[in-house]
Amino acid sequence: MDTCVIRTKGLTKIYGQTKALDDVSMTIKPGQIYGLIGQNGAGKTTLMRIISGLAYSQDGELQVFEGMRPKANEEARKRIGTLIEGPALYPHMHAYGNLNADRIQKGIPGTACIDRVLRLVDLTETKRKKVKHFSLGMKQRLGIAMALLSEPEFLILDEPVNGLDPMGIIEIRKLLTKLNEQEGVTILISSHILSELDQLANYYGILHEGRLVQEISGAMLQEKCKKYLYVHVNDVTRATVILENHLKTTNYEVRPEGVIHLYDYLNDSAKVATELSLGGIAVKEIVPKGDSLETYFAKTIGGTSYV
Ligand SMILES: Nc1ncnc2c1ncn2[C@@H]1O[C@H](COP(=O)(O)OP(=O)(O)OP(=O)(O)O)[C@@H](O)[C@H]1O
Repeated sequence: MDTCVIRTKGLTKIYGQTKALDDVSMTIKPGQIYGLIGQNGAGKTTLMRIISGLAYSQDGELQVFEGMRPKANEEARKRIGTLIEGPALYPHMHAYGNLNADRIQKGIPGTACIDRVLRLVDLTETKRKKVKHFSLGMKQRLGIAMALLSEPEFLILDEPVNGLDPMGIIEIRKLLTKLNEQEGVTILISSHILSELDQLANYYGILHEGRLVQEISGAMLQEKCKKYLYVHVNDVTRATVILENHLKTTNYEVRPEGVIHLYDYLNDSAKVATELSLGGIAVKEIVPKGDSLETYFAKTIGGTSYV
């Protein structure tokens, strides 16, 4: 079993005057769905192209599975499927024909793989429909099917939900979750909108101007973006008794200096304030707090922070 799928150390890529990647050190572990988040031009595609062997860095190291030397990485890349910068599709051909053309180009023997991937991405019913009549979401699923032809253990997807409507995003989310949970595929997926990868990725890397400014687990991110009522009182001990006995909640945390974070009653702070006041507690402040994913992202790229 490989201990890591991808490990980079100090990856740097310069195009003319532009540092597309600046000293990027990241690790992707088996089983992860790693969400790579960054604004346009942050370096996401460049990083994915380097990992896939479509571009080379000027500096730094890249380890693909257990490979370390460039030759070993080349061999290891046979275990990777990629969808970078949208699928190249023949619009006048069916899904089946497109997959067959891609299979031949990749040198994959036999056509059994085509039905397998059509089933996986749920396009079996439409395999005889011309691609020019496909929705954007169907085209993206076909692109993912192409990346799956070689039965990869690791899938690299560059902005696969870009431009999709909410239903299309949900379909891709379901598909990728299924591939990850049932087929054991590790996934690297990029987006410029953090919330698009919410409920999908279990690990995140935030790229900004070529630098990996933060790596954070999904659980930690959820924790940081958890909404709560910020309750500042004169007597925390008595206030918690009221929360438990009158408001029937233990879903709170006591913080220093008279502050309680209450995770219930988010839309009913008046009720909390009233009950506390009736119990003789002086409520100095009671206000909903907690970042949205997008606010968190904006704060993170505004100032560098490592978790
Ligand atoms: N082939 C290239 N030649 C010159 N500059 C490039 C090239 N590829 C990327 N760049 C520059 O490198 C930087 C990073 O680009 P990259 O495409 O990796 O970002 P990205 O995060 O994928 O952005 P987007 O979301 O817009 O695709 C940008 O400033 C881009 O203009």
